[in-house]
Amino acid sequence: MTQEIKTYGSIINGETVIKSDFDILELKNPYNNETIANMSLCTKKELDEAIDGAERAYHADMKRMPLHKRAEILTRAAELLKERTEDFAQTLSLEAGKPIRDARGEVGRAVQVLNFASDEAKTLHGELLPMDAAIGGENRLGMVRLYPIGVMGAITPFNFPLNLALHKLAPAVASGNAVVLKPALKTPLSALKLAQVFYDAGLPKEALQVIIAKGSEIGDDIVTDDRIAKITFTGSPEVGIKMRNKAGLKRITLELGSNSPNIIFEDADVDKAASSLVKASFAFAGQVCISSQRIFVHESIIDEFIAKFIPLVKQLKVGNPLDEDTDVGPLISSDSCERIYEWTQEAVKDGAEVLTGGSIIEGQMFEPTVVKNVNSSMKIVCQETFAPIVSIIPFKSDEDAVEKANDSDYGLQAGVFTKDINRAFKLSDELETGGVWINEVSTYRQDNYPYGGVKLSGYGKEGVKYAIRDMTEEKFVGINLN
Ligand SMILES: NC(=O)c1ccc[n+]([C@@H]2O[C@H](COP(=O)([O-])OP(=O)(O)OC[C@H]3O[C@@H](n4cnc5c(N)ncnc54)[C@H](O)[C@@H]3O)[C@@H](O)[C@H]2O)c1
Ligand SMILES: O=C[C@H](O)CS(=O)(=O)O
Repeated sequence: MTQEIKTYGSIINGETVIKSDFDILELKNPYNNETIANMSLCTKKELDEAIDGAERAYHADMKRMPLHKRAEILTRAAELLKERTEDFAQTLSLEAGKPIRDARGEVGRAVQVLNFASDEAKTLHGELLPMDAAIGGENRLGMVRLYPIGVMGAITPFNFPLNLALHKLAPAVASGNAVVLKPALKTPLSALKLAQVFYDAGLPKEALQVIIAKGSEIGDDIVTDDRIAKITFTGSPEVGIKMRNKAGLKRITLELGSNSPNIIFEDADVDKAASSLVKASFAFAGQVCISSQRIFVHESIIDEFIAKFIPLVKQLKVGNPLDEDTDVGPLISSDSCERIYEWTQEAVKDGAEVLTGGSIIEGQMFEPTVVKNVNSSMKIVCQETFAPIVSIIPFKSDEDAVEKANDSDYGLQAGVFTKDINRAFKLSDELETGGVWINEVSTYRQDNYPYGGVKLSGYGKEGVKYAIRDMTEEKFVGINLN
């Protein structure tokens, strides 16, 4: 029996909008290329209506919504999402090809983001600047007041379609803004379900609009629309840079790509580093912006590290993301799979040695791959691979490790393994990344700390409290007490 393929469309002012003249895009399961849904792509007219609706909701509902009410909506959304964990996990697994255990992990983190946002809503405040005579001032009182700024244009990538959408929605709601969300067309279903969670939790429907359309066709209209106060984008540097060039004076946060380094010193716990770096390098087939792509190992322990690392990589189970025991699933597209195969071949031609993997298994599945004898001009090292491949690179000294790790156009997050606290602090000073983890992998993230990159990895911070800073306007109000 063939299963009926459902058609989904944008949610404009709380209603799903599907029209007969809209283009239809088939959404494919990256594991077996079967069609899982039809996506009805809206046009600029519907985008216009969505922005109008969001602007109305901002003025009528959101900007003066009591903080306790915002917190209540966010807490309720967290509860509903938790209750719907399995449904969301299955959706993420089907649309993104994410191993089901990792998909459940993403839902769990998304619940936390909502709870962090609820806490922020409860405590959102500006500050008092005492200038009065009693403390020797010129008898004035200053206040810094925080105001929401309007409609957020949120554009999100395919790889964490739930959690990364929430990193924009949750702080926006906490701070009294409205949102027009444009999820990646490869993974739009979780965003549509997420909107339903918010509506069920009591968010006014016009305050969250979901646009199902091609970014390349509709993106500029979102970025340049005067009714949108801020663009919050997570995705590739290529798209992010174009947006920044078009955004003019509009606020913009860019969470972009990386080729994250992890550095293992000779005094590190090699077993711990090896086992945690397997997950860090191959989780979600390396399609994580802070995936471990370059592992730098002190030359005195590199053979020991490789001897411990490779057998663990070989144990990874590659297969159907919906199987409970799958560790590594498919890449998001056949283009990604072919690209990484070509980059690996190119590196081998230039002298790299493949220690394990290196081939396409079938379809969009690439073998977990470890390479050595690489140099910094090979694409598998200097570009973002976004694939299950990691390079192991020797270094001689602390300075050499820092120089090699910083020899990158990117700078998102780094991992350092050492027992020497002075060295750990020195490295955290000198690594050119937005975040440094000591005795933890670059891929670790907790959703409440300031997160964002330098160089081509982007501009601005997420992590609810820090995202709110750029979703609010600090206005100074002073009173003359004389
Ligand atoms: N720094 C972070 O927090 C972070 C997190 C996740 C992913 N990423 C990065 O995202 C990339 C992978 O995701 P992707 O392939 O979905 O990225 P992408 O840049 O191709 O797409 C991201 C979003 O931008 C939209 N888009 C495409 N062209 C556009 C245009 N011209 N104008 C406006 N929007 C447009 C897409 O439809 C999608 O919604 C990687 O580079 C990864 O490192 C970064
Ligand atoms: O892909 C990069 C994301 O930042 C991953 S996470 O959701 O923050 O872990």
